[in-house]
Amino acid sequence: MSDAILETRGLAAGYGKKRVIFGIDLALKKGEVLLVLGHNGAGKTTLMQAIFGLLKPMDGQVLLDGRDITGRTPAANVHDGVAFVPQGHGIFRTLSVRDNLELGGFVEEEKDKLPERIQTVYELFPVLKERQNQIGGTMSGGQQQMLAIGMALMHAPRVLILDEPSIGLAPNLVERVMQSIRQINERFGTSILMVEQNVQYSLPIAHRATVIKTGEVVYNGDPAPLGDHVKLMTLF
Ligand SMILES: Nc1ncnc2c1ncn2[C@@H]1O[C@H](COP(=O)(O)OP(=O)(O)OP(=O)(O)O)[C@@H](O)[C@H]1O
Repeated sequence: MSDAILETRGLAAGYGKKRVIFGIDLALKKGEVLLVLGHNGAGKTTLMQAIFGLLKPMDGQVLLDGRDITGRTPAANVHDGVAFVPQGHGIFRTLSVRDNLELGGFVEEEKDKLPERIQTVYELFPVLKERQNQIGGTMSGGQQQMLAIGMALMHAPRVLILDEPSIGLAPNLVERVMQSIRQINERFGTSILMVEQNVQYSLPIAHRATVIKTGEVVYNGDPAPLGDHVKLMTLF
């Protein structure tokens, strides 16, 4: 019996007739941060989209709590406690920070929980509180990334899927965002599946790492050895 909260078995996906991921087995354990690394074009985003229901898998299965959810809609996944923060923020650029957060909580059935959730997001990201009336699209890339993560937290997910949260951020902000992700994991016990390219800052917060090369898993296990540049390059 698997102790995974989210799992893929032999998952294959791609575009048109072309497969870009082949038979991926991946298991996110309850309460862990699982890091997915790989070179540009390895298929990481494709994998996340196939898991979340944004792309129909060509083969294999996706399981949540051991139940088959393959090909289910993103809306059904959100209702079941899975959140996805896509690459490139995914905020409503013309709305204020607070309005974005309220929209993030749109799916929450118990609306009376939302003010408390907003406060929790503000505690994690004080800059969002300071700028709660600012228009999202006028904030820096790092602040927009924090807002995108904050929006996902508004429905208190059990599983958080993050696609390259560090992309385009200055190193000091990458570190700040990674610390927040670690805090979310430790404080709420959220299981986190995170795609990253920034090995330096993402490895320290990972409990486990999976490396994907041209659509296949080439490493799965302890993240520590991947801190060795030479070892990592042999896998990339
Ligand atoms: N919508 C699409 N239509 C056709 N091919 C696509 C599409 N999206 C991605 N691909 C191709 O699928 C392959 C994997 O892309 P994917 O975005 O999953 O890689 P990635 O590992 O996330 O890369 P990166 O780190 O650069 O974001 C690439 O060859 C890419 O060109």
